[in-house]
Amino acid sequence: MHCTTLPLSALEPWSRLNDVTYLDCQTRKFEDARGKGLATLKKLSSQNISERPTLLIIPHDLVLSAEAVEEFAKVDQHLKELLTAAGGQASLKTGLRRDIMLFLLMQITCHPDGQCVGVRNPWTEYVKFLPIHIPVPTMWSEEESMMLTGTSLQPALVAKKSALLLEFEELQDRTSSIAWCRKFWWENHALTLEDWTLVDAWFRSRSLELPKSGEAMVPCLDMANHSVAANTYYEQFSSDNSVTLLLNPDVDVEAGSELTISYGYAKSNAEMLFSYGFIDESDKTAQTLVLPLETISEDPLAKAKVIAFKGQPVVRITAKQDDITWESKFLYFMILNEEDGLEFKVLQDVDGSRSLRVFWCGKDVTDVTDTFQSLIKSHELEDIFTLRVLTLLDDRVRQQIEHLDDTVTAVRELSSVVEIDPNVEKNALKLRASEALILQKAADNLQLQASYSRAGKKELLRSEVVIGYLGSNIDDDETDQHETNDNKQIEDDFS
Ligand SMILES: C[S@@+](CC[C@H](N)C(=O)[O-])C[C@H]1O[C@@H](n2cnc3c(N)ncnc32)[C@H](O)[C@@H]1O
Repeated sequence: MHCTTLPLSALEPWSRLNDVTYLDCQTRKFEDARGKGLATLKKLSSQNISERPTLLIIPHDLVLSAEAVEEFAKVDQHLKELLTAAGGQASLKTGLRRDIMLFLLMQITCHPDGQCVGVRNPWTEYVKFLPIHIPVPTMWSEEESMMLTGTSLQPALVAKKSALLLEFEELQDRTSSIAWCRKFWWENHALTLEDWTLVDAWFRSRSLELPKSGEAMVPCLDMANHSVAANTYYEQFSSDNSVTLLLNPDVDVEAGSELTISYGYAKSNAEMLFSYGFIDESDKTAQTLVLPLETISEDPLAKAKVIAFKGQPVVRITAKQDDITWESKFLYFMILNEEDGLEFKVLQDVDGSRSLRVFWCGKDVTDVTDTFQSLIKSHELEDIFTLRVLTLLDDRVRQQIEHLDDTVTAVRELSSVVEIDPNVEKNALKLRASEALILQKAADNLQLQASYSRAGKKELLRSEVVIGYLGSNIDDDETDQHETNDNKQIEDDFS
C-alpha cells in the first residue's frame, strides 16, 4: 500500500485544528536515528515551584484506545464490517492490539484512483506524520536479521515474524468476502505483509499505558523520544480524560533541549530493540537478559508441562554491576518428574469438556503451575530439586554463550558481504556485547548460585539428601576433594 506522508510543518495546523495545545515546546526533526522528537522553545524550570509546567495537552477524543475504535465503528460502516469479520476480542490485550491495527490499516487505505475508504477522522491525517520505516527488527531485511544470530532476540523475532504472517493470512481469509476489502486490499495485492508489519510496528513503538484508557496511542505525545534520564512524564486527567505532558519535578531544561519520557525502566536491551528499534547508549543501570527455556527432550511430561504452565517458559537473568540474580518460574516446574510426585490427568468437567489437570503430591495445582518454587519448599527432596534447577540453569547459560560465540565471526563479516544499515549494525552489535557480558558474568560467577537460592550449589553437594539420593557415601571432610568428580556425576545425573 502506498502511504502518503505529510511534512512536519503540517503538524502545527493539524494540532490547532484538533485542539492539541503545545506550551513552550514543539515537534522537531533530529539529525540522527531518533527521527522526530519534542523540544522546548524556551528555558524551563520546575525547581522550587509547586505546580509543574504543562507542556502538551491532548484532548481525550484524539486518544486511540479500544474504546475509541468502538466509538469510531458506530459511525463508520466500513470499520464496523471489518471489526466484525476480523476484529479481536477487545477485552483481551491481543484483541485491543488487533482492533487498533485494523483501524490504522483503514487510515492508510486508498485506491490508486485516489478514492479512500471509511469516514475521515483526525487519525486519517495524523498517520501521514508517522515514519514509514521503523528500526524494529521485524522491519529489518533477512540479512540484517542475521546480525541477531545467537542472541536471545533471534527466536523471539522468528516467532514474531511467523505470527505476523499468520495474522495477515487470517485477515485475508476473513475479509475476502467484504466488497471494499476485496477492491482496496486484495485485488492487485495492494495490501501486503509489509503493511501489516508496519502497523504492528507503529502500535508497538508508539502505544502507551494510560491510567484510564488502558493501552492507547496518543497523537503528538507519541513524538516524545525515550531517555533513561527523562525530563518529562505524562498523565491522564480524571476530569476530562485528556492527556498531558508535564515537566518532571526539580529539573531545569535549556531552550531548544529535547523533552523525553521513559518507555520503561525495567526493559531489557532485547526488549527495547524489539519494541522500539534502539538500545539507549546511556543506560548504565541493571542489564537484563531473558532466555527461552526448552523442556528436556527425554522428559515424557515435556509437552504437558508446556501446555499446563501458566506463564512464559523463560529465565530472566539480571546483572547489576557484579551482582547477578535470576528468576524463572518454569525451571522449577520443568525439573519435576512423575517419581517426585508430579502427575497429569485429563479429567471430564461437569459440562462434558475435558481438561488437563496437574497434581503435585496428590494436590490439584493446575491453577498455580507458576508457583513450584514455593510448592517444593519443605519437600524432603527440596535440595535435589534446587540442585537440578541450578544445573539446568548453568547448562542453559553455557549453551547460550557457545551459541553467541560460534556466530561472532560470521556476524562481524556480514556487513562486508551484504548491505546492512549502520544503525541496525550498531544496535545489533550493542545487543550482542551486552548479552555476552551478562552471560559471562553469570557463568563465571558460580557463587551467584548461592545468592540465587537459599542453598548454594556447593552446600547442596554436601546435603545429606543429595548424597543419599545419589547413593554416595562422601563424608563432609572429603567433599571438597571430591567436588569436581561429584559435580561431574551430578551434572551427568541431572542434565
Ligand atoms: C514514540 S516514537 C517517538 C517519535 C519518533 N522519533 C518519530 O520520529 O516519530 C518511538 C520511536 O522513536 C525512536 N526513538 C525514541 N527514543 C529514541 C532514542 N533514545 N534513541 C534512538 N531512537 C529513539 C525509535 O525509532 C522509536 O521506535
